[in-house]
Amino acid sequence: MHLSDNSAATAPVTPAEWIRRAPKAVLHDHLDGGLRPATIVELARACGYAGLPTEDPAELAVWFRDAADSGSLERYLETFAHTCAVMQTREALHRIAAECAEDLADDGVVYAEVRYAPEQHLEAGLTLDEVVDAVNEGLREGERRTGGKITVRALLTGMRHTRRSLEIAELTVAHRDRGVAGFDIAGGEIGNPPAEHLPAFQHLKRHNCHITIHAGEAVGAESVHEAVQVCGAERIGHGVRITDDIAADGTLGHLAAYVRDNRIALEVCPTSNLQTGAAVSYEKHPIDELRRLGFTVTLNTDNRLVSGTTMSEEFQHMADAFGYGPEVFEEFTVAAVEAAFLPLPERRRIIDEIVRPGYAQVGSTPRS
Ligand SMILES: O=c1[nH]cnc2c1ncn2[C@H]1C[C@H](O)[C@@H](CO)O1
Ligand SMILES: [Zn+2]
Repeated sequence: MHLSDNSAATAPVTPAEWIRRAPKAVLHDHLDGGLRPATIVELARACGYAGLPTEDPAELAVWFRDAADSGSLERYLETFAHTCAVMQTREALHRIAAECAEDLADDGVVYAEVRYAPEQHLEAGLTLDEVVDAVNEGLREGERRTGGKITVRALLTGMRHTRRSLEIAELTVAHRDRGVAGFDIAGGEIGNPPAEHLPAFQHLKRHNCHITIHAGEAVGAESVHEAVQVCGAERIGHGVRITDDIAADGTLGHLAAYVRDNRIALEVCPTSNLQTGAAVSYEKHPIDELRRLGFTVTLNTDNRLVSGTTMSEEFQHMADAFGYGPEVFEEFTVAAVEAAFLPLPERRRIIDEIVRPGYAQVGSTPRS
């Protein structure tokens, strides 16, 4: 199947069964971008939120994907007002987190880092700690319901346009041994450079905490430079505009070389990139060039509801665009688990006991 430019979010994709069964790891998946549409409708009724564009779950799913398909990150982000509106109570957060773990596991995801901004869930009076506890308990419940098929950790996001990042960094440190694996910065990139949040990053570094930063999505390579060299990011959310520092013949500038040579993982989210204008089509997405140049590339959903995608669908899009087979997906999955914010023995266990044996099975069964 070939997709024309701009058909990104509308082309129907039915992932092959082997892709769905293959073990997958996702490092970049927003909790508030991945709710079940039916859950949003139910929660909106329960909490009296009247702002939904429709109360039909199927229509709502289409609405999100279309509304987010604007070519602008700012417009993409506006859709989150509807999800955050129904994520204001302990019960809602617990349910959404549990369903998130279940949905990912159902798609063959064996390891996930799920991120959200605690400061966006305080409208009904919860404290930051209560938000984090509710999500963590929901994630544990979801893991249990899947019979342990998935391991999930949370990342706490500070929003770049607000000034609460130090508080969120402190929250990350406080909950680090209770399901929170690291810290992220998200939101509108233009005009909100990560270095404005330096006290947060310094706090995290002082406490040896993990950091990833959305960068190189709406702003170019200079944003990746600041994230890595000034703020200390160990991974980059998106990062695709690192290509600004790569010549047409593949020669790497100093920043691109630094990112590649230090194996700083890029959390690449192709469908989201097409929606926000960070890439023009799956076929022209820089993921393939980055992979061939030796970058540490991981494949991610960003927002399953808002981008109308799943890990299997991202795999399928890449298989269609670049002819990738199980070997490449195994490579992406191993790269993701290696870059996970988990203790090394746990990463090794997931790779050796789950990912490698899973792909050995995919390789030995007929693919369709
Ligand atoms: O791709 C993204 N870039 C920047 N910010 C994003 C992206 N996807 C989601 N967000 C924002 C919107 C959410 O409300 C917030 C926390 O998950 O993170
Ligand atoms: Zn994101």
